[in-house]
Amino acid sequence: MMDLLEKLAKENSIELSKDKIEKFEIYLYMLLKWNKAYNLTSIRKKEEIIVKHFLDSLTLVKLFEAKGIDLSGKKVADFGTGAGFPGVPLKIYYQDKIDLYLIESITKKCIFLEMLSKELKLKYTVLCKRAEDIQEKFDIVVSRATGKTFEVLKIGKNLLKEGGIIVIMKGKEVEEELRPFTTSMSFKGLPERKFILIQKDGKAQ
Ligand SMILES: C[S@@+](CC[C@H](N)C(=O)[O-])C[C@H]1O[C@@H](n2cnc3c(N)ncnc32)[C@H](O)[C@@H]1O
Repeated sequence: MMDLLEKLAKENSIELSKDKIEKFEIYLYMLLKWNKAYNLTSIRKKEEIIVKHFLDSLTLVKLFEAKGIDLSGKKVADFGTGAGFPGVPLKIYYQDKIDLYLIESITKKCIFLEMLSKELKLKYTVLCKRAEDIQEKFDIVVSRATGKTFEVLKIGKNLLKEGGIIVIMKGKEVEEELRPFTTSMSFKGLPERKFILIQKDGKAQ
């Protein structure tokens, strides 16, 4: 089964050593073992976990490369990590290079993340509280499937150090989310211009 991850990673030019593949195998086993009891993820099939959780989380590695973002020694937080996505795959990939914090408010998920850390022999900090209640600041905040972009942005920005970066992983739905805030206008001699209008309280204008 881990051949699939190795193959897909390679096709996307993401190098995964034998040790990293072994850690992903342990992660898969842990998810399958504890999913029912801890209600971790609605994705239950092995293949889907590999593609939609592992590979999708690793896409951040390519983003950081493309944007020239060096994670060495950085404090990285995953806000609303759930069963550890995308934070734990990043830790498996970067290992000691990053100082990872997993932010999750549901206790059961936090217990799973602590157990997982021991099984993977990887050190990260689980902050089992709401992100809004965290005072600590980070260089990089990542988040996937945690809520509406503006909400995540509002909460996530407060977690950043001066000069920090927040990365929100989104699919096509981002256009849908922006639609109520968008006004399109046509101008002679220009392509269609879209304006995004947002009131201070986050409402559309
Ligand atoms: C839909 S799950 C996504 C989990 C994971 N990021 C993923 O992509 O599989 C969203 C998770 O974010 C957590 N969450 C949402 N808002 C949060 C907040 N303000 N602070 C901490 N955790 C939050 C929820 O408890 C839930 O586990």
